Amino acid sequence: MMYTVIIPAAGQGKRMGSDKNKVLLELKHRPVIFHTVSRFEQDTSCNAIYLAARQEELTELTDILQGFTKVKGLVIGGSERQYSIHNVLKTIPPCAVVMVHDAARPFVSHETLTQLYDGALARKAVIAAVQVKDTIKVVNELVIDHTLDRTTLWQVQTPQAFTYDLLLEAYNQAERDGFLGTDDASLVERLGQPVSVVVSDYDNIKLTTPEDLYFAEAIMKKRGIECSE
Ligand SMILES: Nc1ccn([C@@H]2O[C@H](COP(=O)(O)OP(=O)(O)OP(=O)(O)O)[C@@H](O)[C@H]2O)c(=O)n1
Ligand SMILES: C[C@](O)(CO)[C@H](O)COP(=O)(O)O
Repeated sequence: MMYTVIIPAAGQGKRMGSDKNKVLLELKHRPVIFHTVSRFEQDTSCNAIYLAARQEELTELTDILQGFTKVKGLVIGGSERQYSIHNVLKTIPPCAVVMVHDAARPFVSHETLTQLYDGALARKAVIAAVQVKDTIKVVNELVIDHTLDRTTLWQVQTPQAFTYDLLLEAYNQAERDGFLGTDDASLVERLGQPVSVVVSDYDNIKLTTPEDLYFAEAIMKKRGIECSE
């Protein structure tokens, strides 16, 4: 048994403030999406990679990904992350486990992928997350309302891994209810299905705002990642 991964890449990267989709920006001479897809191409438990893409970037993405043997299809995304993923989910062949992973997270570790895959087979729904490091407060109009108990707070990442049937049911139900979530687990939670956490690492950042590119360069340097020009 192996898993399929859906990689949503159809965003605009507005918070990055760049003139192009952030997943097309280069890190060490390769686009971010190239680094992200490489993580799954190299994972022996992954057998198929599907992406959500913007119509106007289809040709560029196809060119970037031509050397990857596991990339099986690019599907046109929607106006929200959730719609992009649903578009792909509706088209892929049924399989045991589906992971969803943001194109904008190029540093997921092999260890996290293995734990997520094993976890999804055993418990149906597992996601990568790290414990919150900061003190988090609820603030109304710049006045603190209260302080949350940090020991129960986790910062959620992707990949998020589920059995295929469960994820499809969760996405279809969200569509019927007009529910829009900011991650995949939130759709599964609505079904009453327990979702477990795999302890990931702080390198698995999402490139969201410009300073994240500095962190990305530092992570690549630490890992000794070099690509030829
Ligand atoms: N309509 C959308 C919106 C987002 N994504 C993808 O979902 C992932 C996580 O989303 P986010 O970081 O919010 O990306 P953007 O939507 O591109 O960023 P922003 O919100 O700043 O515009 C990204 O890989 C992005 O390409 C997508 O496939 N389709
Ligand atoms: C799914 C996610 O990566 C979890 O952190 C995230 O929610 C995706 O997009 P967002 O718009 O930055 O919340």
